[in-house]
Amino acid sequence: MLEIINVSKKYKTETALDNINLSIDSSTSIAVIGESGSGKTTLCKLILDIEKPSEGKIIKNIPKINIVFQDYRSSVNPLFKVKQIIKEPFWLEKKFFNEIKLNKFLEELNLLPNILDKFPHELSGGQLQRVCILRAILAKPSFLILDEALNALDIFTKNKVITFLKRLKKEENLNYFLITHDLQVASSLCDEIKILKKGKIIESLKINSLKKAQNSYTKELINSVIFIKEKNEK
Ligand SMILES: Nc1ncnc2c1ncn2[C@@H]1O[C@H](COP(=O)(O)OP(=O)(O)OP(=O)(O)O)[C@@H](O)[C@H]1O
Repeated sequence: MLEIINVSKKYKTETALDNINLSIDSSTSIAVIGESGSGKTTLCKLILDIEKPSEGKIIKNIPKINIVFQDYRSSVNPLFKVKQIIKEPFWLEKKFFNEIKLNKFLEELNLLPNILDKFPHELSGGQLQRVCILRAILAKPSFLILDEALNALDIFTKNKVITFLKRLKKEENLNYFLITHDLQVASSLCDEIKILKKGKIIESLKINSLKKAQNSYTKELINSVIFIKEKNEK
């Protein structure tokens, strides 16, 4: 479904991605984890054709791909109310808008219907982030890129959103390409994780074998999540 073959990306003198190879089939969700500046957003931009690789190629066979950007404030029109933001893609494509589905999704995302009449500046960061997720999902993508798309959410809301996304994965075969610093979110939604460091994939792991990590950076990440989980379970 998605093949990234020997892909490198240079911005002038800086190498953001260095010989990346990735293959994702239509039934797999993957997470790319890495510290700030490791090249995660660049990888999303290449997948979406916003940027071109300096070397290598990307083969995509995905009917519909959508993205929720980490910079959610600048991805909405500030002059539109939330209901206009959500419905605009349907007007543009002259498609039927399913109000029943909208109300169900609002509830699952822990959003009150009265937000539909608000402007983006009247919403909290976490509310607007969920509006962006809602808008992306209503478009019925088969593959959704979430670039740090849960980072403005508190733990309770984050868990609700994860439950919602898991339901869509199971019931509507929606697969995710998750960009995150948060291994806990990655392990809840994805089948595999790739650890990116300084533009290179330094380790790939199946989600049920995280403890087999070899790389010291990966081990540190995993141990910190296991520690948080154990603390929460007490
Ligand atoms: N348009 C650009 N022009 C020049 N350099 C860029 C550009 N975009 C990204 N870079 C550089 O490429 C490297 C990777 O950036 P990228 O945004 O992909 O990292 P990231 O892993 O998404 O970081 P973060 O987690 O902080 O969002 C960084 O060193 C960054 O400075």
